[in-house]
Amino acid sequence: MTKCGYVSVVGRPNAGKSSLLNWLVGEKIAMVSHKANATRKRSNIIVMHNDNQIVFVDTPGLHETEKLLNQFMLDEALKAMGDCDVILFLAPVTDKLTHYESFLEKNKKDVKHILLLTKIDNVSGEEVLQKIHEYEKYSDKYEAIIPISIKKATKHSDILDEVVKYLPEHPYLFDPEIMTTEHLRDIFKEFIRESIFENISDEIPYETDVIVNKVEEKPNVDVIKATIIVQKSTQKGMIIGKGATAIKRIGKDARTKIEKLTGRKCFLELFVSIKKGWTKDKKGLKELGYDVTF
Ligand SMILES: Nc1nc2c(ncn2[C@@H]2O[C@H](COP(=O)(O)OP(=O)(O)OP(=O)(O)O)[C@@H](O)[C@H]2O)c(=O)[nH]1
Repeated sequence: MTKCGYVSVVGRPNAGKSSLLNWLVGEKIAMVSHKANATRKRSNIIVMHNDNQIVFVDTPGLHETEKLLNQFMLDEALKAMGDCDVILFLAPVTDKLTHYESFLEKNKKDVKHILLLTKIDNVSGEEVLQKIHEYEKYSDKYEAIIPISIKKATKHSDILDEVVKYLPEHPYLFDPEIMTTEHLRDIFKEFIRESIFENISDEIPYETDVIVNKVEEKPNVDVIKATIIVQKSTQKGMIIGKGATAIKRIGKDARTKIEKLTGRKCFLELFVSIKKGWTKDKKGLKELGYDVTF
């Protein structure tokens, strides 16, 4: 009998959640950024492993917050934690245990979890052992602790074999050929957002969103039109840049990512529009597809 179930991937902003999922699925689907808090919504990434189907749910980082958009992100992560068969909690190996302790408090339903110590390529083997030792005081809480690095040495099966143990016997929930339940349009949106994070500094990317207005598949090219939403006119100026250099760079980077995923040529046209204070009010958030329920 095959096993199939949901696995929530949680951890503080920048813990390496999206990178792990892209690496496991072998394709770049989730958004990765060196800046924290880039992932805003839950998304499903499907990995087949020895005839079993694992549905990973990428979540926004767990963090404390005041801003409404950030509260929405936290709410998304908590919902995913409550709704799954097992949780993968990612803790960068250099982190103190405080993030893990606050996760234990948030895991109200006591869903089983596996602790992944991430980015171990940044430290020595001795430091990894030392950290494992520190976590041992919580060994009755986690099912397993696995040190990983997506940059070297770790094998997919090191993680997937362990995850499958905690899934129920269940027929596949999704077509085994698909890698994600996300629509291509949403993936394009995330690629454009990621390119904004890569090219524009400071707080601006956090106050920016993207609407994909149109995707037209022509015989030799995909024509995509998208609008970058900002909160104020100074931000619009920054996104466009002197002589439109910034927006050209954003467009070029996003196009490269899209073409790599689809294997087709892409013509990407970007516009910029101002929506005052959209991260701060429910109406603004809802209009952009963040379904605030609190
Ligand atoms: N050295 C090293 N860096 C890593 C590893 N995994 C991820 N990173 C880096 O860590 C940074 C954050 O990665 P993300 O995957 O965006 O982290 P996230 O947890 O999804 O972040 P949020 O979207 O903020 O919640 C990126 O710069 C990655 O390249 C790893 O195994 N080793």
